[in-house]
Amino acid sequence: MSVPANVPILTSEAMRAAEAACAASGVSLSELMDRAGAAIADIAWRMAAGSPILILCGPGNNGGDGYVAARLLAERGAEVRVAALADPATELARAARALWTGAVEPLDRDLAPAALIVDALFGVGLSRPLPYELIENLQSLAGRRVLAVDVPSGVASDGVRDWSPPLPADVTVALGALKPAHVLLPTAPHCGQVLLARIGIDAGGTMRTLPSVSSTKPDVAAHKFSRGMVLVRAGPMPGAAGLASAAALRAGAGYVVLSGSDHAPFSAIIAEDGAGYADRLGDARIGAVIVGPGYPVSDALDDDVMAALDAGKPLVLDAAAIAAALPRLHQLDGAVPAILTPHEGEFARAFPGLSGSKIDRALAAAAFAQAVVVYKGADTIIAAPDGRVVAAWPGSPWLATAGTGDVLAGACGAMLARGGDAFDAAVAAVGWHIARAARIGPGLVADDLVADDLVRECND
Ligand SMILES: NC(=O)C1=CN([C@@H]2O[C@H](COP(=O)(O)OP(=O)(O)OC[C@H]3O[C@@H](n4cnc5c(N)ncnc54)[C@H](O)[C@@H]3O)[C@@H](O)[C@H]2O)[C@@H](O)CC1
Ligand SMILES: [K+]
Repeated sequence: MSVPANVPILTSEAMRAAEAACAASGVSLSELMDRAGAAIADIAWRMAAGSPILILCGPGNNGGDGYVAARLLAERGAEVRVAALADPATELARAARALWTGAVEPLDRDLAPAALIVDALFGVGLSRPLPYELIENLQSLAGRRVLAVDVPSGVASDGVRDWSPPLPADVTVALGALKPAHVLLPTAPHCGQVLLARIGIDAGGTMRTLPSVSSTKPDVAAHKFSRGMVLVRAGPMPGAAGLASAAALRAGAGYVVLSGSDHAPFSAIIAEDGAGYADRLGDARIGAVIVGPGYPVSDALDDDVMAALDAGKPLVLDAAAIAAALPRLHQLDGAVPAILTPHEGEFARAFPGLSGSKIDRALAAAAFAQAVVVYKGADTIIAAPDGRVVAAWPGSPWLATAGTGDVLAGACGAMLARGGDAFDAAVAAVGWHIARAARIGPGLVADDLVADDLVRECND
């Protein structure tokens, strides 16, 4: 399972707008369909490697792409058959169907499979769940390699519904841009390896996949304070704040103070008792404050969060600190740069009653808080109040273990303390976190993410 790095993601509505803009600029929809069909034919040719191909065509333009691909594959000498669910219902699909000179078989329970199935039944136009009979007929084709056109049929491309496709794809060719369903659970695993065929659409937009991680070297004239100073506030479980402080150092902070704990994981971390917290909040060199790791709901947490908000420092708020800060953050209306890092349960508690896809909900939360929201999970979404979104699918499953969220909070603190944009900082931290987890793999515990042998390996 994979998606390309740093490519656009569009909802069906945005996709139709991009398609219309393309038409207005002189590229016809039929030209777009030809390009889509050519891209699919190319990948199908390589996947089939000489074995027979069966293309399943639906009534809309997704089916139209399938007819174009069938014609091009036949012209190249591939052994290709077409089965249709219904007659073409759009002008474009009718035109594409008319140019296919081979037979069209009915898509019923007697349909013979082929080594490669190309699924061109439904794309972004699917408006309701697939009929039961079709699901049954498709399931009888399972077990072959499947190439999905745009999205696996049955999936709601905007990620708002959790409909599963009867034919999960090994490869999905996204047309023009990725769709939310490619990067959100539960549909993303059904898309297999997602490839992007750009087909000439200007997908611009504000939503993208996670960019590749690039490690930035400190400036030649850097000193410990210029690289960013981070203050981590410990609660009753100081191990979590210790992990966050170690992660802040490993992620590039020049100086880390752990307030309220004497459990500093490294000698380079300055551990102080809690009494100095107010003074530290007044220290002009502090570039980011982290509150929340290992700090459950309590009056003390409320006090520490309010003190940090009043100090006006850029903030990373994790776990219970998110709900504690929310009313005040909302009032501050973006005056204090902040990154919130809720997992599913924390998100539901802090932002009840939101609807739509995980992207929609992350955006609504970011707009309410006027803060960057890192809505964690295997399909982490990073959303900014101005509408920018980065989707971090597929992450790393090895991160599903205690303490890794504390490490992410620490990395966010380090990136934020550099002084740049909070959204860019959150994106860099999520990328850093996933890249390190990928290097460790099986057996990962959160401490490994900040261990020095990993650093040596990363520097090799
Ligand atoms: N957006 C673009 O720029 C391009 C889109 N193209 C293709 O066009 C697709 C979208 O085409 P359409 O908008 O025609 O939509 P689809 O081809 O996804 O399907 C729409 C058709 O399916 C019917 N339908 C919807 N749900 C159904 C259900 N559950 N059971 C039975 N019938 C159902 C609708 O009534 C309609 O006839 C994209 O996914 C892509 O494959 C390409 O041709 C190239 C360019
Ligand atoms: K499809």
